[in-house]
Amino acid sequence: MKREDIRRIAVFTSGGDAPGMNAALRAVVRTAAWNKLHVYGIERGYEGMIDGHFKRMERRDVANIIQRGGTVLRTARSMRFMTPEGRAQAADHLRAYDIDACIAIGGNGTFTGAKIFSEEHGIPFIGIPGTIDNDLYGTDYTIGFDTAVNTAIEAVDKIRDTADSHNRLFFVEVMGRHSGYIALHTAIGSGASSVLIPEANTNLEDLKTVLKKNKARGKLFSVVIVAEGHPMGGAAGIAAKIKDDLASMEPKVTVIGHLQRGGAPTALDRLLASRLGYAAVTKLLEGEENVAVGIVNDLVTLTSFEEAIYKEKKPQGDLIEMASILAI
Ligand SMILES: Nc1ncnc2c1ncn2[C@@H]1O[C@H](COP(=O)(O)OP(=O)(O)OP(=O)(O)O)[C@@H](O)[C@H]1O
Ligand SMILES: O=P(O)(O)OC[C@H]1O[C@](O)(CO)[C@@H](O)[C@@H]1O
Ligand SMILES: [Mg+2]
Repeated sequence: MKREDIRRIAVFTSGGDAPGMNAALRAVVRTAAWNKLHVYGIERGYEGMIDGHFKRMERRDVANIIQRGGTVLRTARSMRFMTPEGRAQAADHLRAYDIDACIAIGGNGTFTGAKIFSEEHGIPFIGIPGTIDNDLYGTDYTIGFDTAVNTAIEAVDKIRDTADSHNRLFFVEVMGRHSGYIALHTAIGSGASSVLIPEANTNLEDLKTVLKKNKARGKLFSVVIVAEGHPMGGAAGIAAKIKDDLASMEPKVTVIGHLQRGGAPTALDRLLASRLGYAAVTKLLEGEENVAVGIVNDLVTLTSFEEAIYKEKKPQGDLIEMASILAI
């Protein structure tokens, strides 16, 4: 049965922006409008909630944004929301606007804030996983991950040209705060020689041996993908540790950086964002609260914030093995 007590909802984007956040916002606003809900967009995530930056959003306000990267609501990392005083100020604004429930589009930090806030202030939340990192349990992929991987692969394709021309070794660092997902998928999709991620043990002696063997076998250049969260210090840290032994390969370091966060969302991200935005409103009206929506095996799923944030989501072990076999 449809919940009749929810009439006004607020929606915001938070944490790092991710391509597809706009598509998710569009889906939330339009699904809500279709269900005759009033929607308020909050600018700059929890910062805007604390400062009362709310604006009414109607169906035409989300026209022509499905294809745009970034987030039209803008985003922030809010230190003030980490304090009970900041959260109390945010709650006052939500009450002043008569908000019955919130939809948060963001990553694990955003969901942590939502969980703590709803426990303290009793305002229900639904989370939509929007982060390039793909580090949330309860969904096969998060919004923005596919676009980020496509961008990283395009960059590595270009690095390959120059690496090939000069017979060089490149260490390419990709994003993923504590997660190796972007690195692993980029490595497989770009045909890299090796991939180093925090979820798998790294033995630098083994890496050196592989790279030397590859060279002896006629592989004239190599690209190693490194996750930024690698405990040995990212691409620069790893290159520094082994460069003397591999000096003849003229090792170079490239950090792709924030390029991976921008750009038009891929078709997969637009579809994922549309499905999750629609599901968030629909599930809220069915009585769900304090859960994240996700898609697992092509079906919409619900996961408690607790599990979405803390349950470990690790890249499949066989993908790590496969990446190294395909690189011989
Ligand atoms: N423990 C916490 N208590 C209250 N608020 C929190 C907490 N952790 C995170 N937040 C809020 O959520 C915001 C977003 O979190 P964070 O910066 O970790 O990004 P995220 O949502 O994980 O996205 P991404 O990893 O893609 O950048 C933080 O800036 C903060 O305002
Ligand atoms: O935008 P900032 O604050 O530089 O944060 C970068 C971090 O955000 C992420 O891009 C996720 O949004 C991580 O992969 C990265 O570690
Ligand atoms: Mg995060």
